[in-house]
Amino acid sequence: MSAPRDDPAPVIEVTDLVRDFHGRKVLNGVSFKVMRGDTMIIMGGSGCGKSTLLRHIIGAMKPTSGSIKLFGQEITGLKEAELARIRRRFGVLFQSGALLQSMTVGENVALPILEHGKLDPSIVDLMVKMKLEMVGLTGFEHLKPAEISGGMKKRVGLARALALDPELLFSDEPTAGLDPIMTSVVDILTQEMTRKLGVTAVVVTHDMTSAFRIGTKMIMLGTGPNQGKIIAAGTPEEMRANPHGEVQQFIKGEPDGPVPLRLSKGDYVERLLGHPGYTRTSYSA
Ligand SMILES: Nc1ncnc2c1ncn2[C@@H]1O[C@H](COP(=O)(O)OP(=O)(O)OP(=O)(O)O)[C@@H](O)[C@H]1O
Repeated sequence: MSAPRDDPAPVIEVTDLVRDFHGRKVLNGVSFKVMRGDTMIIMGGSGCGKSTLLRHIIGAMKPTSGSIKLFGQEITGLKEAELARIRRRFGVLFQSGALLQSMTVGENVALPILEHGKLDPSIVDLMVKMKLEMVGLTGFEHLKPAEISGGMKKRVGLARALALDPELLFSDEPTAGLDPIMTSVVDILTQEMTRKLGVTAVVVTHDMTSAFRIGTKMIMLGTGPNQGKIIAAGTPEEMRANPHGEVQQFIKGEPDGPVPLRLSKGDYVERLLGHPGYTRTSYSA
């Protein structure tokens, strides 16, 4: 049985998470909690480690060290079958919507329902119709992904992520590539999940309009010398008031600031040749 809504235990608890790729710490001591009903925004510049963090939390990657608890259970050492049990409690919306092109919209949404167990086809059909209705796509079940727009694909991805009524929703750049109106539609759908159904959401986004519209809590990962560290955390109001230069530059979308527009020649040469993971590659035709 799931915990009551006012349960003060965090839904997600990440402690001292470190992930090293070839001697480079992409995540370096990340700690934060997400409480039930919150929409946690993960933001930060390109390559700062947002998607890597998300992949660790959903159990798709193993950390170098540190702890990740979902619903109070440590997931870092779990076997695939045990992870699968926890995965049933959350939905994931990937960047591209990640729909299977050979299947219809309806078949894509039905996929997690069919994987979950044996149900009467009429129940599956009803569940698919309900999820498509939730995202405003009633009647589109017979079309293929290639026949619908980018915004519609995202909404189908959302319907699929919500197919099993998850307690927790992870979205990686759910509004990337969408126009402002379609962005609002996806944002409103996410808000409906959290506010009306009490779903907890974790959203990776670059889109500050969207982040401040739906976020109840935020964390920002740093770049350069702050790579892999949380440089700011708090409510949207606290983030707006945060004096950290990188935070302000990011929120305001300024082209230059603590994160330089162009590297100096020295930095450039060092990045090109002096990176600890640098190895010469020989290319041939
Ligand atoms: N499997 C991997 N092996 C080696 N390096 C990786 C791997 N996955 C990610 N990285 C590196 O980790 C860093 C962070 O990547 P990540 O995709 O998490 O960034 P991001 O913040 O999501 O970027 P963006 O906003 O551009 O999508 C990058 O430098 C990337 O090259």
